[in-house]
Amino acid sequence: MIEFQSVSYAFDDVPVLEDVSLSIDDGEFVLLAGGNGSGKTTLLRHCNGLLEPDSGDVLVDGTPVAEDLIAARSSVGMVFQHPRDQFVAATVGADVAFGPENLGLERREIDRRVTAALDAVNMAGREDDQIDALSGGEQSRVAIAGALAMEPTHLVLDEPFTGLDEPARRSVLDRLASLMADGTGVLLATHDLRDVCGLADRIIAMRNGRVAVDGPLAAVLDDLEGLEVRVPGR
Ligand SMILES: Nc1ncnc2c1ncn2[C@@H]1O[C@H](COP(=O)(O)OP(=O)(O)OP(=O)(O)O)[C@@H](O)[C@H]1O
Repeated sequence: MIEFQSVSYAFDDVPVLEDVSLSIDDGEFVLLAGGNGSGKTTLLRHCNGLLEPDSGDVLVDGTPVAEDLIAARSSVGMVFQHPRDQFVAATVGADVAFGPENLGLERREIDRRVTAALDAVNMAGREDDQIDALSGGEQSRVAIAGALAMEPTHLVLDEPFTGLDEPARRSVLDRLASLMADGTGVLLATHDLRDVCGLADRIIAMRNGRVAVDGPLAAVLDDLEGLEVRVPGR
């Protein structure tokens, strides 16, 4: 479970998260919605300790993230908005292997995880491809594979559809649906709910660094009015 308990955070004294409390169960698919600058990325970066709260606590599986960063990062896989920001190697296989290698796993286990992760994103057998030579959609899928290779309990994705064309969006959506079916929780930030809301159990919407809405889509659709969130039919 990921839990935010009264979390506040400021960049240079400008409040960006204010008194955020929420919890996300294992296996839940939660959309994090909100307009530009509402605090979505900042919130996500607290889930695995890339940022630490000024006040309040973020807990993963009951332990404050700052107390056990390795456990938090094993449990919460992060996919950034621009996949290029997270690649650390030149080839697909080396990049996806990086996380498991840092866990100190044996080579055979690393290879098993890389194969399974690439398979899960429809990139099986592409280990030797140069990342720079891949399309944007393929790079997004490799970034997801990199997170999956850590076998996380939760996958956190920041606007994973940015810059993707329709087939690539579809492909990523299909992958997310099958991950969810396998029991991986997903927390996905977006300001466009139209394609993804059918997958989600719940929507949390942010406004000015605060949680403005939290509930199942059908129950909160009207409350999303005025939050710069694109919803089905609008
Ligand atoms: N490194 C930073 N330094 C200073 N201010 C920042 C920094 N990162 C974000 N901010 C500010 O924090 C606020 C929230 O930004 P954040 O990226 O969390 O919003 P967001 O909801 O993810 O927006 P978007 O949909 O545009 O990605 C914005 O006002 C932004 O300018």
